[in-house]
Amino acid sequence: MPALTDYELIAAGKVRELYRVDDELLLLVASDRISAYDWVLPTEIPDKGAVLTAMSVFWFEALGDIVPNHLVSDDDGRIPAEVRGRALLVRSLDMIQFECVARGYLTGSGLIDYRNTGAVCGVELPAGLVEASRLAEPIFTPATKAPIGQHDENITFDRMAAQGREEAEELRDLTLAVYRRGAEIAEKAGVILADTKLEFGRDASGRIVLGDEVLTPDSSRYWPSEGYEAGRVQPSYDKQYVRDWLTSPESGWDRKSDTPPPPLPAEVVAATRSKYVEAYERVTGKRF
Ligand SMILES: N#Cc1c(N)ncnc1-c1cnn(CCN2CCOCC2)c1
Repeated sequence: MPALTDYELIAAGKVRELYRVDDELLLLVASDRISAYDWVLPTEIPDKGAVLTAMSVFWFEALGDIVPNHLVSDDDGRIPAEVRGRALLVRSLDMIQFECVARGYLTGSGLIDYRNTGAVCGVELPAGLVEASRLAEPIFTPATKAPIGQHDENITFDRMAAQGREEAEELRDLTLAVYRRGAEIAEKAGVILADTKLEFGRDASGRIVLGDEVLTPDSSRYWPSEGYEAGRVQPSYDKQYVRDWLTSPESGWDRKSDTPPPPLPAEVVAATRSKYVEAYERVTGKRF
């Protein structure tokens, strides 16, 4: 059984790492780290990496008729014991350097763009929309990837198409199809999938393949359907306990300061772990 140190680290995000296994295979590792307010918190959430990995595995399978994916195995001798359960053996792709985002609701950077221009990524929207408004139709809102710690830059479809219209159209169609399927399955589970960010690459035969993680609470906004109401910031399905505690007087933290957030209390950690497990069990219908 190999150790993680046998593999070369080739990319690292706030909460995940990517290692090279051989010429064709990579190892995508999800940590138990959690980020909030653009900070990686000093306290881990036990099993977060495993739950989000299991969610990606579920969605790759549930989306198999829509788009091929890079997953090779979640249970293979080349996955080191120390990350077993929170790591995926994946095929190495030639990644397409765009963040492919689909939005069914208006929030985050989309809402900011809308308030400034009446559009998101050049997609004109009707007047009068507010925080968390449901859009009549989901929209494709691509972005260019930003370095860690910076926000991706929303771009128009035409700007993306300047690098190849056919490819941009295929990425748009795939992204919207994945979002619609995800939103449909999540809705049956009493969960709103507000938006999601996908990454695609090309395999050795030139086929467009879904990479990265898919439809996880880290790459998507999940809201409880119960209590949904446009006009206010919706509670995050998985991170609301963390956000509420960090912004409460109890934490002693000032979000506007440049100081790192404090460690989380055990009860916030436990409640947050439960929300990740609950999201997985409701959406997949499987026990974690
Ligand atoms: N997935 C995938 C993948 C692949 N299958 N083949 C080649 N490259 C990549 C790749 C390289 N970087 N990223 C961005 C997402 N990373 C995730 C880990 O953490 C760092 C960010 C994806």
